[in-house]
Amino acid sequence: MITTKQLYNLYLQYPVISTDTRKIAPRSLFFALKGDKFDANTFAKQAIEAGAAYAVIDNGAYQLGDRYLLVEDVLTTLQDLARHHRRQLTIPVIGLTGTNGKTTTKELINAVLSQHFKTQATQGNLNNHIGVPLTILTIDTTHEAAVIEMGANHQKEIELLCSISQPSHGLITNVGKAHLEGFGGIEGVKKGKGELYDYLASHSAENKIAFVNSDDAVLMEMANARDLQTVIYYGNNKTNSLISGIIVENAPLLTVQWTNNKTEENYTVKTQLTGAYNLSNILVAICIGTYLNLTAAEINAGIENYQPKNNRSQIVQTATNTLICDYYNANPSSMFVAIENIGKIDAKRRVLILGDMFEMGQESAAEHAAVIRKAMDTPVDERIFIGKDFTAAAEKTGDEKTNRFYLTAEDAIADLKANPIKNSTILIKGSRGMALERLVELF
Ligand SMILES: CC(=O)N[C@H]1[C@@H](OP(=O)(O)OP(=O)(O)OC[C@H]2O[C@@H](n3ccc(=O)[nH]c3=O)[C@H](O)[C@@H]2O)O[C@H](CO)[C@@H](O)[C@@H]1O[C@H](C)C(=O)N[C@@H](C)C(=O)N[C@H](CCC(=O)N[C@@H](CCC[C@@H](N)C(=O)O)C(=O)O)C(=O)O
Ligand SMILES: Nc1ncnc2c1ncn2[C@@H]1O[C@H](COP(=O)(O)OP(=O)(O)OP(=O)(O)O)[C@@H](O)[C@H]1O
Ligand SMILES: C[C@@H](N)C(=O)N[C@H](C)C(=O)O
Repeated sequence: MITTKQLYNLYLQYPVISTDTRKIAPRSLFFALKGDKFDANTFAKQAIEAGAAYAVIDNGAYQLGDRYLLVEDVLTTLQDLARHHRRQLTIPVIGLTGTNGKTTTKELINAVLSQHFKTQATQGNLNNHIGVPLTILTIDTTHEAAVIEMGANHQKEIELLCSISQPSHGLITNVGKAHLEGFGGIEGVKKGKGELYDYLASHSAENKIAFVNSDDAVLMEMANARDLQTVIYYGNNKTNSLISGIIVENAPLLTVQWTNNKTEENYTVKTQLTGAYNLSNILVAICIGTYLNLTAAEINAGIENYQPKNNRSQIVQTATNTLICDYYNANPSSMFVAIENIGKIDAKRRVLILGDMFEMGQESAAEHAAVIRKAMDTPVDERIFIGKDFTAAAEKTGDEKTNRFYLTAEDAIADLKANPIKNSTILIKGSRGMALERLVELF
């Protein structure tokens, strides 16, 4: 069987990885992964015929010559190769995880660092045991910095991803209520996300840097509980933080005023982001840029140019309404801050359209009821809830009398077609599986 070092020598000659015969890059290394439907060992011959230089397989029955490299396990080999490649790199590698805002924060850091460094960053949401190694293997000798997003829905995943990405700098965006099923409750999320701080603490001899939000009591407690060598703070607190900042306008795009507390200089940046919760995402990107010696002009240019994508708090202006399209995902933590945000937005008429939250496990009923209560306490003109979990929760609390509940999106669409909403700012948020994008054409 081929060793990681031997495979690495081939990777240096053929530094592109393919995993799908429908998209084979010429002269790439094809890794035959297994999915729900296929075992890609069966596609190895096809990969070679389509132009791959070598195929990495773990079933000897498909080894048809010396361009078929047999390993024990293809996925582990991909991870080992990425881990080995990372060890050769001496550039700053910013690793981040957290419950909410990972992709937005990763994009903001990338936007800032790209003003000064040739930066490589995770594409989209490719943040798991396959996506992280694939990202690491796209870093080449021309790159000067990398930003690696790490996602998890159970314990020990971040530990594994850190062992591959070996971040020199790390941050946790926040710890909240998401993927409760796999993590086993909020304490489980804390432990699971804390694996990033554990990694930084256990490699302190290499002077790993942690960036911590000093406004976030949970993160502060988690950071203080570990032996982190270098901690750089950001947040409202001017005394301890390298960067502090406040929102000066939320209408609905954010304008932020920030201070470099080392030089005591103030700056203002107009962003294309909405949602007060994005302040900490913006501040950490500014903080990392400042720590890595970018100028304030470079930092502001990076932040100003970043436009959110893929229905992560995107503003869409229609003929009669302003939509906050936030239906990429949802969980109790991000629901609460999104509801709070629309409650504070300067608008004539405000509407909430909320879809069920997935992967909540046994806390699902209580969490859906809590979101209904939060919505009730927020000054909006109309509240619409969609999904069986919200409907079931409302039946218990009796709220279905004062608000509109629909079991399915189809039911909601039919009613909204008959009774269109006009002249409103509308927050649309729900879990990915609710696919609330189906509603947009109604407004
Ligand atoms: C293995 C693989 O690539 N899977 C992708 C595949 O899934 P499927 O099960 O359908 O695979 P198949 O059985 O069809 O195929 C197996 C392999 O065969 C190849 N092949 C197939 C046909 C053919 O003709 N030729 C072939 O070569 C094929 O390419 C496969 O390699 O297809 C799905 C649909 O496109 C993909 O979604 C699936 O990708 C998997 C899920 C994956 O992990 N991809 C990573 C690159 C990745 O990073 N994906 C992210 C997911 C991030 C995420 O959800 N993050 C969570 C937290 C992390 C949770 C973690 N525990 C987890 O479970 O992921 C978060 O909240 O942020 C993404 O896609 O966004
Ligand atoms: N700092 C934050 N605090 C709370 N909620 C946030 C924060 N940042 C973003 N969100 C919410 O999370 C949604 C998804 O943002 P983003 O994709 O950046 O998060 P993510 O952590 O990458 O999500 P996922 O784990 O599903 O990939 C946003 O549209 C917004 O509703
Ligand atoms: C989209 C995926 N990363 C995620 O966040 N899933 C939760 C359950 C959601 O869709 O809200």
